[in-house]
Amino acid sequence: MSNPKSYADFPILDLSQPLQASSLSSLHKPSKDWGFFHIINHGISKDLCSQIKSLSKHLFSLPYDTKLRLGPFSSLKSYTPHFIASPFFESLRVNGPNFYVSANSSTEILFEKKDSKFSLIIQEYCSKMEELSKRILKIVLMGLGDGIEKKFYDSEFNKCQGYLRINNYSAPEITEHDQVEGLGMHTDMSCITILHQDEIGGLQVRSNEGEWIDICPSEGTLVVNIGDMLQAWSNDKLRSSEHRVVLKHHHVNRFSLAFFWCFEDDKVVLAPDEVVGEGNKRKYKPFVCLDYLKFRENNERGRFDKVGFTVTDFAGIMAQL
Ligand SMILES: O=C(O)CCC(=O)C(=O)O
Ligand SMILES: [Fe+2]
Repeated sequence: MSNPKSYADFPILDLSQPLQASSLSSLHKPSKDWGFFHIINHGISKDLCSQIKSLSKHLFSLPYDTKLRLGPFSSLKSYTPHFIASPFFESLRVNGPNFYVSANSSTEILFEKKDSKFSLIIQEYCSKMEELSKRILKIVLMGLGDGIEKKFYDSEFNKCQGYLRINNYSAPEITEHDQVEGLGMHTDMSCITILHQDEIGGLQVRSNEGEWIDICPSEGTLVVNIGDMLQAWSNDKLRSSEHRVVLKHHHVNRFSLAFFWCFEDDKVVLAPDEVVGEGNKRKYKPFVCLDYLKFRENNERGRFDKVGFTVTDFAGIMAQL
């Protein structure tokens, strides 16, 4: 795993196969070095994704003023308009645990009438995502060895909660061989994220050396990445990698679904002693999840002068010395 150049070099976890020690160990190193891997045979049909895509397209094609009824200054705050993350990016957020209710409150405001088709399909996708997140999180924890999953999954991760971000990237006006940033470099704040990207591609992960590596789309494959909360909880045994989206195709829209599986807001994140390991230094001060989410939100809007944006800047012990 020293120098992957494309999707093919990232490991693929086949969820239809029984778990074997070898698959756990082949997953652990990339989770530590890259924080990214792929899953196949995950039970999410192509048809389900295409239905969400076409219903979402309809929603994103509404007039700007209509979408802004859900915007950052509305009570719902579920819509992120263009020019917040990038000129090309807009998104709709659906919150768990009742995804149907959350999606419905957005669509009712947008369409001024009940249309449960969108909400039902979102509910179906997100319930499957919740189950997948739990399963994958357990596998990632098993990869840490020492019975960590058995010791800590139930007590530490049983109140995790999810939300879905439906991302729409508008077609850039660029010339051939040119590219623009659709979504700037960031880390996810989740424990894990499960991502469906459409066939356009453009997702990239940053290597330790600062090189951008393409994560190419492949039909039937979902991308899983480790987020900041799990990086801190695992005392850096798992890595939350910086990633971004670049748009390389003239006149082509891009679409993705990112499902974030996170600790509950009032959770105090503290790596257990067994996870830190004897003789190892603790890398993070304990912190409350919601405080980190607020720190990120404020930074992303550029309100603070701080240069750091990650959990290491927020709670890292070395960073504070
Ligand atoms: O659109 C993508 O492929 C990635 C989206 C992403 O990184 C995010 O929503 O955090
Ligand atoms: Fe992300």
